[in-house]
Amino acid sequence: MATMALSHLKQGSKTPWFRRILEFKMYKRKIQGYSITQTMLRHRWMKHLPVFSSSVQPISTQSDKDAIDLSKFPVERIRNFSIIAHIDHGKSTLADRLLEITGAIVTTEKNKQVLDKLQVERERGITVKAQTASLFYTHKGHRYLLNLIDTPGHVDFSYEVSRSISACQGVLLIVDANQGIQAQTVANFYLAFEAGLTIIPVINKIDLKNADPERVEAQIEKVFDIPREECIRISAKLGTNVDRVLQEVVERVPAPTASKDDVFKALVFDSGFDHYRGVVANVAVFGGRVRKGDRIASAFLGKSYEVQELGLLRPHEQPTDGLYAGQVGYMVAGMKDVKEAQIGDTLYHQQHPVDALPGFKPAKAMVFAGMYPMDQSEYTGLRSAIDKLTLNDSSVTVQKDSSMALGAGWRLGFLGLLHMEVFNQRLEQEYNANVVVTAPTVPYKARLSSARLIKEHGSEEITIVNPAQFPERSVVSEYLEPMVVGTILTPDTFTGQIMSLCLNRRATQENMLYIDEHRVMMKYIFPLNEIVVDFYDLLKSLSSGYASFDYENAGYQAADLIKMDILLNGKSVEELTMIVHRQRAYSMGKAMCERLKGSIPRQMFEIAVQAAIGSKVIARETIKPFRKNVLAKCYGGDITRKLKLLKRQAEGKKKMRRIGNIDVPKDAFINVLKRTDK
Ligand SMILES: Nc1nc2c(ncn2[C@@H]2O[C@H](COP(=O)(O)OP(=O)(O)OP(=O)(O)O)[C@@H](O)[C@H]2O)c(=O)[nH]1
Repeated sequence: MATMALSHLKQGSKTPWFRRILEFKMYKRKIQGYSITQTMLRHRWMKHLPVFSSSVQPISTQSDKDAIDLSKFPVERIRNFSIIAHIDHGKSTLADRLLEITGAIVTTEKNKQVLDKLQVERERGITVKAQTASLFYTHKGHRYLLNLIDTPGHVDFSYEVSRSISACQGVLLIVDANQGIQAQTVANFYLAFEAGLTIIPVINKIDLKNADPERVEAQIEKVFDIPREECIRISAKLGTNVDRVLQEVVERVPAPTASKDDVFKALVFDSGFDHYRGVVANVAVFGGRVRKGDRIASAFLGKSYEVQELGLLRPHEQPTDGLYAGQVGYMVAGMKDVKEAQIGDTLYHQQHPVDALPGFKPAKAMVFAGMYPMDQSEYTGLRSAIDKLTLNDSSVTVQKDSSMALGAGWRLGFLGLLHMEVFNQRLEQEYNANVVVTAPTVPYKARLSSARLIKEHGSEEITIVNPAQFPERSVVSEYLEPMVVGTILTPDTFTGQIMSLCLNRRATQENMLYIDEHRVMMKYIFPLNEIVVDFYDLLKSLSSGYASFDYENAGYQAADLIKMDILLNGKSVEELTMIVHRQRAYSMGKAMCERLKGSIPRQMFEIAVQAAIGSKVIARETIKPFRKNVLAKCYGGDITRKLKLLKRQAEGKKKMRRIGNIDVPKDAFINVLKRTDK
């Protein structure tokens, strides 16, 4: 590896020294698994530098040994499986161990969340993107090709799980030996069960002092009806029994039923955008074969392309000459526009059209928020960044929007608040974008009574994803709010507190079941609006982290809704306009004003913070004036020091949104929504 790197440094001996150092640094990043494109996008001036895309051999300890002819690899020896679990039960750690024992990566103590490649994943320690890795494993003298997909655990990213499952025949359902079954364990089990996949329960973290694998096995038997003998006990951290997991995958998960002799058809189950190669699609081949140079077409747009590059993900890209029935890999086919690579699309040989594969149910956005460039001159750049990121995260919906105060922008739909925060963070980290995000809202509905409006909208029922467009009571016969069925799993000592929290959030209890002596599973019907922002955090804090929560759609219900405005010195703050239930308006208005008072820095004049319904003010707080003189402590001295302090103050202001003459920190818009009630 070192020789390759040095020779690379020498190659560019005619280029200036600083470029060579940069090239070398980028080369190092590539071999460490970082995406060059992400770095380069942040430093646009680097775009003239050479790219090491497919020309660089992926660093894999066995890449040469594994350079096998995929065309001869029998379908019967392929296994496609996902790792699914509740948050933090150890999916990524198990994936690290599986990569190590199959030789895909070198075994070192530094291997932590190898498949979590995004900066946001490493910073937050959570998986947000499913990742694929192809492993070769020898069992009873035969070589198997195992395609593993590591999936996220948080409910906001469950769409990634359902898409991954479509490329698999089996799943490893990981359950923490101490925490036992949690809400996402139940949700993920049903996703796999409904898809008819083989489910192998794996009890992880048996090395923990408080591990109680027997209790967890009994829960699995009771809740999922899987005999306890089928569970495998492991410690992913220490590697205990991990080899057995691979043996069981080979023996229990069926091979894909695809045949190489059929016509070629492949499902695009994920895709990303590479600045230089365009769209890189992850495909599962359901029949036939595809080779470099073939002409293929997509069922969605009917456009045709030439296959330029394809290969396996080991987990870094390893180009091959072809992909064959049953295999999972990546493909580059010169798609330059992000709209050309739809997730769920079917690819086929241009001369042999096929019926489209079932694809995926589109994700249903639960939370909508406006996104606007900080400065309208950044509109085009932000549009392209959003396009590229939504290609990589197809569960985000985008529609154009504009506002008097914020200019032109978009209204984006997300699966939850964490999803929205992660998307925003990725925009900033991967695309250097500077955005203003408005208060999130759930998709409300209104039944119109005005004949003129019904004609204008073409239907009696409209969906409201922007509070600014909330129709007045006089033209509406009924407002409706989205509801969800929430599942809570908790030790029974916390049931009392949790019940009162649910009551406070307008929830109604459906049922309650003891899954073992001390743990309860409760089902509630909630208005989505009541759980979307901070319910999960509150549940965690009042149960000392022991309760877990998951939810799914449960249609709409009539509700008494009103629009609440927030005013700063009499000027309405569009980012904070929200739709609330009448019953909650006073308490929410009061809390919003108090929290805004805490998050807006004092300025040189008095600021009145008010909540209003129509023209009626329902709550008020006052922020006292204060003059922040950054030069106060800078007696005499050098003018450059004063300029530096003023520059730093100006830079701080860039992160503020100016409303009238008031500076509001960008993150205040979301933080003020987080309630602290118990
Ligand atoms: N003691 C112990 N800790 C483990 C074991 N497996 C994982 N962990 C720890 O559990 C934490 C979560 O592990 P991850 O592998 O990131 O969990 P995950 O399920 O991938 O998490 P998400 O992707 O965020 O859902 C980390 O701190 C791991 O070090 C184990 O076998 N024993």
